[in-house]
Amino acid sequence: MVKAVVLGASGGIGQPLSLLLKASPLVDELSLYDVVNTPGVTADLSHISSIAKITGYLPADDGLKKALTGADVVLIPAGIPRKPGMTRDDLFKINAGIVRDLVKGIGEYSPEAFILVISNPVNSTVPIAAEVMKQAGKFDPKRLFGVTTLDVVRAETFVQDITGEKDPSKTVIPVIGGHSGETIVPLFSLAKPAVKIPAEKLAPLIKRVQFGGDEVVEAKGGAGSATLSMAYAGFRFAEKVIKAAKGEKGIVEPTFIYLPGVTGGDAIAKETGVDYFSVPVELGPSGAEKANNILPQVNDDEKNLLEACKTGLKGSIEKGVEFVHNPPPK
Ligand SMILES: NC(=O)C1=CN([C@@H]2O[C@H](COP(=O)(O)OP(=O)(O)OC[C@H]3O[C@@H](n4cnc5c(N)ncnc54)[C@H](O)[C@@H]3O)[C@@H](O)[C@H]2O)C=CC1
Ligand SMILES: O=C([O-])CC(=O)C(=O)O
Repeated sequence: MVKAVVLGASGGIGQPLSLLLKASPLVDELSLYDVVNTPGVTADLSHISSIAKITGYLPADDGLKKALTGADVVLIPAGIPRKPGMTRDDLFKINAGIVRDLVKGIGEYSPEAFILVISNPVNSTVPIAAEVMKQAGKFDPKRLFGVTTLDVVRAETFVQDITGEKDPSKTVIPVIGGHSGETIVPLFSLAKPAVKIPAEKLAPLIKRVQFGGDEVVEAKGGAGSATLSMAYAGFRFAEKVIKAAKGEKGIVEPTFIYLPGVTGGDAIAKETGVDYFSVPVELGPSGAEKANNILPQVNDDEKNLLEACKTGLKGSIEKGVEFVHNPPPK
């Protein structure tokens, strides 16, 4: 039996993500939680003839507790999205508190669930989630994931213009680092199968993956950021976590984790100088079972990208940790 929960289920990501989870044969029970509109979204999805039993809650009457109780996987797309001209860090002011409070609920009502953080800025919201779980005495680093799958999906998609490969998802490209601008480091030199990218096309391709989010924010012109592609990516990652939990072997996916708590992570933390980083992670029944250190395989150009990444990540991680221990006055 798998119970999945979406916190922020009525939003631009939350609705299509809930649709994909409702339609998935991997999910037996689905609970939706949001501060608005969950009754409508739940009623709508409940007419779909799939196996998942669906319930929906608002904050009143212990809604968060009811949604989370018995959860195996909790996805968090709650929080505000960007508008043109904003950085992901501009969302911190509002989203940091939202993520903190929701994760407090997880610590209380479903401490053993896998936690998949989508809310931005991911580079800070994942450290916030970790610190909150630590304070609750329930932190299991193997069960906390920052969802960076959209960067992987974009890398697969954008490289297709060059490879001409019919099915873009067949080219595996590790994307490591964080989830914001220059902290996103796609490693095209490690693509499998190998891809040949003409020198003049490589830099624009890397930039496009790093700033793919901006492309959608600009195109939506004030109506938010990526929602449908994010729902696809969030579902794809959740599916892998669930399949691995059920015992499927050989599942490896990049995700933003707390390195010192995951086998193999210490060496990466030492090399990068940061405790949180996205690397390809071997998933298993207990979650993140092994962090694969692919840093020794990167080429010199990619090493330069990694330097910019580390600098950017450091401050965002510290900001998240600091927020939990010294919250700003209300
Ligand atoms: N990790 C990633 O790759 C990506 C992350 N995002 C991020 O995901 C977040 C959500 O984006 P959208 O769905 O487009 O935003 P949205 O505004 O459409 O939806 C957010 C939902 O969260 C709900 N919400 C707000 N406070 C809440 C609380 N305390 N408890 C429960 N629900 C609450 C809102 O009512 C709303 O329904 C943003 O922070 C965005 O930046 C977006 C795209 C990609
Ligand atoms: O760009 C944004 O604000 C949303 C996001 O994280 C993405 O699309 O990668």
